[in-house]
Amino acid sequence: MSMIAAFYGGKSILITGATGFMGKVLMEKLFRTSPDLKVIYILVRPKAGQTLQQRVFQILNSKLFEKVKEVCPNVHEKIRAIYADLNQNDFGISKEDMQELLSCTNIIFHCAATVRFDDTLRHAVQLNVTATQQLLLMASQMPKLEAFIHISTAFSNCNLKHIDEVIYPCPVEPKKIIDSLEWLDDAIIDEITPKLIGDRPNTYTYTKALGEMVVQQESGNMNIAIIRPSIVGATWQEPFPGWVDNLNGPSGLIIAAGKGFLRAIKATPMAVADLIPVDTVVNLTLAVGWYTAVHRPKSTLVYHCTSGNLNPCNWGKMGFQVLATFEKIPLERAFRRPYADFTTNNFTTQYRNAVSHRAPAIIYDFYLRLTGRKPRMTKVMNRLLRTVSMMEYFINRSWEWSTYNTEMLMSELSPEDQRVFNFDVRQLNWLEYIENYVLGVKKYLLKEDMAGIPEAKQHLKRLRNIHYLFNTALFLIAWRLLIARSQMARNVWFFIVSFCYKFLSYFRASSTLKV
Ligand SMILES: CCCCCCCCCCCCCCCCCCCCCCCCCCCCCC(=O)SCCNC(=O)CCNC(=O)[C@H](O)C(C)(C)COP(=O)(O)OP(=O)(O)OC[C@H]1O[C@@H](n2cnc3c(N)ncnc32)[C@H](O)[C@@H]1OP(=O)(O)O
Ligand SMILES: NC(=O)C1=CN([C@@H]2O[C@H](COP(=O)(O)OP(=O)(O)OC[C@H]3O[C@@H](n4cnc5c(N)ncnc54)[C@H](OP(=O)(O)O)[C@@H]3O)[C@@H](O)[C@H]2O)C=CC1
Repeated sequence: MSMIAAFYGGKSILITGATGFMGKVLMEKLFRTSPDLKVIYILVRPKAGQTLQQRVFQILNSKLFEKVKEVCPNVHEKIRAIYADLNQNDFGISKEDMQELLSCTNIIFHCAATVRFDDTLRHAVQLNVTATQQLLLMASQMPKLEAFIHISTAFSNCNLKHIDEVIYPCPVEPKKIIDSLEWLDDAIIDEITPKLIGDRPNTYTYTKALGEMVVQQESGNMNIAIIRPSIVGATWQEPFPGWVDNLNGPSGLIIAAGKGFLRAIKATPMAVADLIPVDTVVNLTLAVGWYTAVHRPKSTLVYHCTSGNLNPCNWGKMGFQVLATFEKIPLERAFRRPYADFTTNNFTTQYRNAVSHRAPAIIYDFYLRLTGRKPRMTKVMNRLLRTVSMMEYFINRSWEWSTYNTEMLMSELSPEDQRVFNFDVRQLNWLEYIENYVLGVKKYLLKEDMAGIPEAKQHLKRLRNIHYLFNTALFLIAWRLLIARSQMARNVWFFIVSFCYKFLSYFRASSTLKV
């Protein structure tokens, strides 16, 4: 019997960010392994015209939850969506709901965050720092609370090369930042943002680091732990391989590559690609929840959920495997044939962007205009290149994360728990994982039917023929223009033509003789 699964039985669990990528997988695993848990409270806001109930209904009726419905048929009754907007004071939670949360919650998993790289400092601080502070304040008033698990990121200290499982201080105190953002206007905040974030690449990594400091400062006598996952990817094994439902991290770029939009990238092929499957992160999170509540470590422990030091793989190998999978299982209606060119040089990157990305987009838009349609490809391409430029920081460096706490926890688990809550990335086969990831992107994210693969392959053949035709036409036009202007080019051209003619005549004469 799994001790971790038994621990969550009968518990009231509060999850923030439950509608997000990680939150959904966390809920799924909890319901599947501990169907006798009492209730999961989720803090949700209405979104995209959907009420809270509609959002919950959509999640529970998705493919991800198919197994849960078999194990826990009354899952609808065990999930309680509470209106909350983490941008508001007290999260906008009603008095009655707040009372229930304060008096009943046993475990908190704080997953909500803004993960955008381009967020304003004000918004990123509000969600990743102030909301964390408020949640800790709420937690400190919960008499039945056993553990508070905060999800951070392995990149919160990406300005360092070697990162230990400790909370590093930031030069400016989070409280000072929170206070000053209250009275500074947006223009001034934008001006001071680069100075504040310093050698970090964006507001996301900076505010996640501030969030960790807040956790340390406000922990009081609560049992708190911090989990730092690296780049979270599709599921490895559970509930089935390859599940993914958003474009964050590599997923968006995998699509862009498969559709033939992205054919070159400024990436260091030998740099470690520290990807970690979302189910591995969730298994570690649940094990940490159990350990923190039961063993009550004296200080706030940080757990790195990374793959680089135990089972490293590099971007070159991953990119190659992505392309190899697209050979077998292509995406539908690709713009161009998938192709990968890694460059590490700025000039080559600019050149490849112009030739491989912008020029085809402009030509396609011209074709759309000619056929009376609205041009759109240049806009799509510009957005994609902007996204890629924001990822460049992470795909051109390698980091070392120590994993002493994570390994210590693994050794504390019973063999059964090590199996049910497996977070040992040494067992992961990257090539198999990437293939399933690409397949998952096609099936669950793009919702493409596998029956369409022969047609997608046909389409790629047509694209290859168009490519050859286009290149031949381009060559002939360029050559014709050159011939018109240069005697030397004309001489070379006549030499080649007469050579070919003589060769063909000789070939025809000799084959006639044989007959
Ligand atoms: C697994 C193997 C990888 C191999 C890659 C395959 C390529 C193979 C061959 C290609 C050739 C070149 C080889 C390349 C090989 C290396 C490439 C590796 C790529 C891996 C990069 C991973 C780096 C991640 C680093 C993460 C570190 C920190 C981890 C964390 O802690 S947090 C999670 C990470 N957070 C994010 O990823 C958020 C990023 N997103 C944003 O910040 C924003 O969305 C934005 C990108 C700034 C865009 O903002 P906008 O305001 O413009 O608009 P919006 O968000 O509404 O979206 C606009 C349109 O863009 C689409 N879109 C959104 N995100 C992405 C995305 N990540 N990739 C592509 N497209 C994206 C969105 O859908 C919108 O589309 P529209 O509706 O059509 O307009
Ligand atoms: N994905 C990754 O690669 C990595 C993620 N992490 C961390 O893991 C955690 C989860 O990330 P992930 O699941 O990928 O992120 P998602 O963007 O998928 O989910 C974010 C969640 O936060 C919620 N949220 C955002 N703003 C608010 C708000 N104002 N009020 C209420 N809820 C809000 C979202 O709700 P809604 O659905 O309403 O928008 C959503 O449920 C984050 O803390 C992130 O920093 C760490 C490392 C890597």
